[in-house]
Amino acid sequence: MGSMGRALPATVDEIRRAQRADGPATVLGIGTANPPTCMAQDDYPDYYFRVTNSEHLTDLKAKLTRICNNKKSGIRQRYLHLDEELLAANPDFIDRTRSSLDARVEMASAAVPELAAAAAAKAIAEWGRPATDITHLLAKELAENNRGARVLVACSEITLIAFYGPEGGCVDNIIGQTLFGDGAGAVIVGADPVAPVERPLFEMAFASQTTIPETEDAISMQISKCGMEYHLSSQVPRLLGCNVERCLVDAFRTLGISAAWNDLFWAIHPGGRAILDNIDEVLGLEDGKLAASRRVLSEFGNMSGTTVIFVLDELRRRRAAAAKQGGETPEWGVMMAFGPGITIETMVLHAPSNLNLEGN
Ligand SMILES: CC(C)(COP(=O)(O)OP(=O)(O)OC[C@H]1O[C@@H](n2cnc3c(N)ncnc32)[C@H](O)[C@@H]1OP(=O)(O)O)[C@@H](O)C(=O)NCCC(=O)NCCSC(=O)/C=C/c1ccc(O)cc1
Repeated sequence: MGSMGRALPATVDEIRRAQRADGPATVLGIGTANPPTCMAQDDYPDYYFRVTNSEHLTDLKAKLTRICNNKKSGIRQRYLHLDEELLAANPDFIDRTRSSLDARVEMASAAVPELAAAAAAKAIAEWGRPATDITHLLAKELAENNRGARVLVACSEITLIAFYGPEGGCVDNIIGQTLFGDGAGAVIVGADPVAPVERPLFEMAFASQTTIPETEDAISMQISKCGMEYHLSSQVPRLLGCNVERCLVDAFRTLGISAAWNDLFWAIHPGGRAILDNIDEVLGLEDGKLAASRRVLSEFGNMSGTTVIFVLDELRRRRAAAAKQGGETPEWGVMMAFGPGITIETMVLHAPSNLNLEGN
């Protein structure tokens, strides 16, 4: 075998070091977007029963009116792509026995990427580099294991696939109509930020995912020719309340950090007011620790997987405002998201500097 004409690169270890990033995956930009139609929660029961021709279901309407009450639901307003005009053009969406999946998918296939692109454009603008510098679309492992990687993560949720009138539905599905809203969120993630263009917002120190045993049916979604029906067990707030602390203890033990929960900043997925109340209680959190989550729930509702990006955006704005006023802002924090499974995702975050948190 002949010579290759130059010295072989040192060792495999050195090659691997050169391929990988030095620092942790870091959030370098955040962007969010919503469709234009905004629905006040107090107006929703009247709207919902009117557009679905269900005014005769007076008991159910009374129950939903109680649940939608702004203070009880913790939701003031939500954004919805499916407005009255679109519903009038697609009356089959109201009836859970009519075949409407194709029409829903067609509408969503245009609307979901469009909303994701709007959020991504804002995240890219904050990041400060051209969109063509994005190297991957999914994020922590990619950013840390590929030196120079810049990952665009975009989540977009539009509820039109699961909108139904109340007739013939289960109560939990009808309650779901009052919880979920539409929105998109995007973050740019990369390691070893290049100053001064790139500014680290949150470093990701640790990420884990776990499911709560025997809760497969607690949050479920069923696709049929009529659309998608989700089911929410009334036990969800309790199940999460019983399990979040174990995830947090595991995360901080792995990192070797001992943390008092009240010394951290918090970005929790606001799945519903009762979920936040339960978590507040089990962790013994001081008033205001979940303020970013409660604010996002109030102004946007539950936007499924997207919501936590809105919470992160809200949190960094609050931290910047507090820092400007000379207030103390915790250096370490936690982001937690929940979904079908029941899945609990836990991420320990480190905020390198308060100066970077203001956003566009
Ligand atoms: C705001 C709620 C809905 C209502 O609170 P409340 O007004 O204080 O009142 P109650 O809790 O007493 O409930 C009022 C009524 O509704 C009933 N109810 C109350 N939840 C129920 C119920 N799930 N069933 C069936 N009856 C019920 C409850 O029994 C009661 O009935 P009634 O006594 O006849 O008036 C509250 O219960 C709450 O926050 N629940 C949690 C909602 C929940 O499960 N959220 C998680 C959704 S899943 C998620 O966030 C993530 C999704 C995701 C998806 C995809 C991804 O990729 C990623 C993520």
